[in-house]
Amino acid sequence: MGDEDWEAEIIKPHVSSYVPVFEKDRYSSGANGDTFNRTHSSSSEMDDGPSRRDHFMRSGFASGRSLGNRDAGESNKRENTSTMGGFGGGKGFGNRGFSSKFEEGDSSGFWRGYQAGNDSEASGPSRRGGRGSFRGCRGGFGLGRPNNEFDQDEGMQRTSGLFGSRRPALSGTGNGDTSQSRSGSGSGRGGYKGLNEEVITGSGKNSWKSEAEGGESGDIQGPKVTYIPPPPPEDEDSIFAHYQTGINFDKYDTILVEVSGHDAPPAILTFEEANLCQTLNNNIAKAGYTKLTPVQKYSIPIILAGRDLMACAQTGSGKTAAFLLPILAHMMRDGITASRFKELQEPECIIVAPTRELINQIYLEARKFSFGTCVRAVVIYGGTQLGHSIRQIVQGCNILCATPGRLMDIIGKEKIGLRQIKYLVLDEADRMLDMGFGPEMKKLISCPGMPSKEERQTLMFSATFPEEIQRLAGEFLKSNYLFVAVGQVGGACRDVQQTILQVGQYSKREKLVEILQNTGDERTMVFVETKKKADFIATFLCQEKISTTSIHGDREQREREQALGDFRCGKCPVLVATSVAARGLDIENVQHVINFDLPSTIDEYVHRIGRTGRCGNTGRAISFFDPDSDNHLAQPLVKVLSDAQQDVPGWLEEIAFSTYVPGFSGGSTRGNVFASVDTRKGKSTLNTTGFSSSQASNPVDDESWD
Ligand SMILES: Nc1ncnc2c1ncn2[C@@H]1O[C@H](COP(=O)(O)OP(=O)(O)OP(=O)(O)O)[C@@H](O)[C@H]1O
Repeated sequence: MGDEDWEAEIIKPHVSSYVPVFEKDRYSSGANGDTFNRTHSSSSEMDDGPSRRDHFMRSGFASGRSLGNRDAGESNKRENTSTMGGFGGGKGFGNRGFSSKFEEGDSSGFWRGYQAGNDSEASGPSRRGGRGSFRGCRGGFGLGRPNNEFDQDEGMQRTSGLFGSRRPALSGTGNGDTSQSRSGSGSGRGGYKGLNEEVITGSGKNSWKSEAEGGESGDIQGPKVTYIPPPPPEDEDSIFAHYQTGINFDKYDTILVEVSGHDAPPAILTFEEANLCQTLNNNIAKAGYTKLTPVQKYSIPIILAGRDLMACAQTGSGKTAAFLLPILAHMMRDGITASRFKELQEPECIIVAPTRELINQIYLEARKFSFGTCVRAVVIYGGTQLGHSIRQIVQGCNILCATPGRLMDIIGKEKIGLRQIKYLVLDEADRMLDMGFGPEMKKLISCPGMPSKEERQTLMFSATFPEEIQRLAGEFLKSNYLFVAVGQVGGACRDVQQTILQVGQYSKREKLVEILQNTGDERTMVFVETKKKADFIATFLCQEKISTTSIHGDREQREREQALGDFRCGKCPVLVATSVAARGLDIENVQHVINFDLPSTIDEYVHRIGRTGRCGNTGRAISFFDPDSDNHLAQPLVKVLSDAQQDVPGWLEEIAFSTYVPGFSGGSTRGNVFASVDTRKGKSTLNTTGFSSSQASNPVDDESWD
């Protein structure tokens, strides 16, 4: 059965927090064959309370179809006899999805899964007072935005009426926030915008419209976005909740580090050497940090010295603290004053990241490390009520964490002034500078009031930095910026055991189920290439009695946060995701990543598998390689695998050899090989501590970058 036939096969399963309902006869192909209408799901389908078993009994799962008319016990029997198909064995097979823990209706939260009952339902209505008070200030900050899945904020929703309702009008989940596209098939909150949702870089499809163009003022078609995210828990335990570093944390010290650029300050070896203020040191200790990671050892002194920085370090190795701590230290040292209520806030620091969930995570880290100081961090991101973002800002803002679209809207509405900006941080910088977000970032740095690059400190972090992006970055950075490379630039984390299986598209689902049945309740992220497929696979897995949820750009923000919360707390141990979840997300205990579909680029692969094996913990990644579509990745995959000291399958080497492109070194968006060094070609010298440091004696290309 082909992927195309899935929708015929899927019949109203039940997912714990999310129930995509597909009825073949309700689908209508649009011009692209991708527009479809979904039917309403009943309120019970959104009810997390009853047991999974009950849900399946009630949901018509066993309604005479052959997919799996068996109860959990039978399912478990089958799980115990399934073959493992190349998946590292040796573990007990789990009885997925039917343990009593799912019967408790455990409250999940967006906030790392530790708050009970602190969900948007509780907080939504009371926090909506005053909504709309900021509407009408149309900034006229018209921004075209490419059609990509990341942070495709309200714009998609606004323009989506043409496409019909893309989402079932779920009956309210009790939060009373029914005005957010819950109005059923005629609401026009649609915007299922494409069958193929590859993260489009440079597509040039400017279907996005800024809120400033009319978004919140409500005078264009499409419903208003009214979602107000629940506030994060305020208690200290929650703020400092963290997971343990893994057995390989100390091995970070053996990774080679290269610093290029002139006059780099020496690395520090301990937090004490950073000479941070007592409050910061207390917060670091409460966060459970006792030892610096390599990227922190090098980046903290560089940032403290006031230098611009481009830092590349493996996924999960602590890049967030590497920029937050020195920025906060500077702020404290400069004697920052508590910001107060003002209609126009002038933050000292702006941090941008490509996805809503990631920026929220960064905000939580900023809040954690600034705990007990007068520094106020604020987060704003798309998919939430603009008035809410504005209310957060006007209360005071020193560090603004934002997704690009929402940031530009807020600037356009003159709620944020840029004159005081001292630090501009681009997390996932290569993504922020590529053709998807690059134009907006350029607009940001040329906004009125934004200090020039000579007057601000610009910091860029990522696990991948393709050469062409490094070159683009020169426009944002002072010419004497430093480049820190921890290990191989763009290399995969070695704590992730990578397995590549040759699986044709018609066998993928069977293989997936086989693997998931063997992983039991272990947290697994399954990446697929399109939003539509994410829905299909999530639904399919639920039919297979695997408790699954999904996250992708066509889901409402509330649903995305709920899905992430359910995954974080273990309620749904499987999260089917598109690229929107590939970067940055730091979720405790993700043991597996499965690339059901390989991504189109090797960098994306590196980020995806980096959702596991974080902070010295080990993880596994299994990728389905379909020779009909993935051959372009064979060569870079072989390199990534061998650089990370993983086994390279012979068949993959053969494909790589047969598709060998002489001089293949990147530059293309498909299968590009990562940069091996700072593109300025700094000369490196190993030092005796296992790190290497280098001073670029002649940063040849600096001038041409400006
Ligand atoms: N020095 C440290 N000691 C203990 N834990 C740390 C330390 N530094 C960071 N961590 C923890 O490691 C985890 C990963 O950190 P972080 O999310 O910053 O990684 P990252 O390098 O930004 O990853 P990605 O490339 O995926 O964005 C987080 O849970 C963080 O709190």
